[in-house]
Amino acid sequence: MSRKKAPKGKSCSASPSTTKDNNRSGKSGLVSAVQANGVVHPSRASISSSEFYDVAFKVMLVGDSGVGKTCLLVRFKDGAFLAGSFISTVGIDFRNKVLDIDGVKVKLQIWDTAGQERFRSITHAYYRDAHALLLLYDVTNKASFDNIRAWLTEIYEYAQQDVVLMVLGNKADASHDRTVRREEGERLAKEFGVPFMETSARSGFNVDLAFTAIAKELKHRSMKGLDEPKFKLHEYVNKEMKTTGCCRT
Ligand SMILES: Nc1nc2c(ncn2[C@@H]2O[C@H](COP(=O)(O)OP(=O)(O)OP(=O)(O)O)[C@@H](O)[C@H]2O)c(=O)[nH]1
Ligand SMILES: [Mg+2]
Repeated sequence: MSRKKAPKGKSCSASPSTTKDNNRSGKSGLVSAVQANGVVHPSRASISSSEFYDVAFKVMLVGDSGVGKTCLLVRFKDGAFLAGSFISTVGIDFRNKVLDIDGVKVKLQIWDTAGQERFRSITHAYYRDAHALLLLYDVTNKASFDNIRAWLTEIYEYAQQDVVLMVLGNKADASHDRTVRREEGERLAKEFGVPFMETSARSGFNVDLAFTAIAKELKHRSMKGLDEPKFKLHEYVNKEMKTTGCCRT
């Protein structure tokens, strides 16, 4: 397997200062072409990039505005939490992270979408190329949970049929403000046959696990037939998930 070099996300709507500087990266030419086998091959390698990868996938973060998509991405990518005022994402942007999954370098190109209704048509245009979707709601915001059904309908309409999907109940740290019980999230996810976990971008709770689980599933799919042991996303998530307490990292 030849190893490729990962181009870095040019701009980062995942940081407050560049959140509004969005579409630029989506049209910059750094975005790789998604090929039929689901693997992204870089069209151009960044000189400054030092991260090589074997396979790459496009992951999208979706869900209502304010559920914590940008914060989740920043937590995963930089290990930090953006406290302070809420800067709503405008349009869409991405950041890359390369994970080592059982000796294979898996690049996730993670697209952070704007949850606001007025950007929905932009988001729709990106669904088609997504290999995985993380659908978030906010456990302190019942409306964002109630909207999960509508998001799922949208996903089934616009995304690939075999897209890897996971529902995340974010802000699990905010126990005093919680309005959605974990069991409600579990029940809904079960109804749709989708893996589920609660996360906290603030504490880091389950954040790495969510992305690692997705990366494992995608890597497994891309290597099917290469004597890979079977991987089951549901089972992995259920085994690895930290269910006690809200804020363990
Ligand atoms: N307590 C707590 N607050 C969080 C968490 N994640 C995000 N927040 C807060 O929720 C607000 C919204 O977070 P964002 O990540 O910007 O939300 P978003 O989903 O990207 O919103 P849009 O860009 O408008 O779609 C911010 O004030 C964050 O500080 C979390 O895990 N716990
Ligand atoms: Mg955002």
